[in-house]
Amino acid sequence: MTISTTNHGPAMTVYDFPVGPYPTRVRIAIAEKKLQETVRYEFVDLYKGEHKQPAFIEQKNYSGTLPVLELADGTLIAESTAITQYLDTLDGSPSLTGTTPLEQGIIHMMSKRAEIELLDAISVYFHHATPGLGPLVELYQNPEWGFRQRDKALRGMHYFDEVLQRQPFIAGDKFTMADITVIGGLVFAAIVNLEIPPECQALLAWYERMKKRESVASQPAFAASAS
Ligand SMILES: N[C@@H](CCC(=O)N[C@@H](CS(=O)(=O)O)C(=O)NCC(=O)O)C(=O)O
Repeated sequence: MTISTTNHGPAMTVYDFPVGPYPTRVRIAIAEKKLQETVRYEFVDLYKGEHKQPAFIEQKNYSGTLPVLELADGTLIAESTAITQYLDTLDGSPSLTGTTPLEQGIIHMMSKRAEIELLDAISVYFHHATPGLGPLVELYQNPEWGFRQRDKALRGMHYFDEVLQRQPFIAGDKFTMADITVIGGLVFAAIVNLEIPPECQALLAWYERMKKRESVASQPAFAASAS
């Protein structure tokens, strides 16, 4: 990985791990907003711990996570929700984060709930109760905490199944950032072989619909699972 100090070509750089759940969230948002031409991806090898090297922590993201968006002027935006929100405001359509105060509130709530109850929970399970990114990166593990978070994620899947029994998308009647966050959670579920419970028929049907979207199907995380 080279930490670029100036940007050449596309205006923005995304520090990326192509099949990663959180990077996939931003990749889907970029595709939905048709911003692919304005972005270049810089690979950061998580399994080598490149994201935990002092250079990356100091120069790119204090939290040592991916993705990170770097603008042409060197401004850095980390956190998938913040990156999505920034990209969404670059131009109005399609809106991923809402065009009215009510939409914005509901979408943010449901996206954050998807992080808390599903995506972040599976991430904790991955890092604490599986080999995760390996001993180079996983310097502290608490398997009991990991297994508790796995069980929380399964409850989260049932919750989102109930939501989708009464509405077509996670935050209501259209595709938004909240759907993308749940997709990220289910990408992580596949990575850790955590099966969506068969009784979650609405969630399973919704996911099949999501996987048909070009912005989703075109992502490496799905090409990989398709193989
Ligand atoms: N809150 C952050 C979390 C980002 C995150 O955990 N990203 C993963 C990348 S991936 O697992 O989705 O590919 C990471 O950097 N993990 C590295 C680590 O936790 O050591 C966000 O929303 O962007």
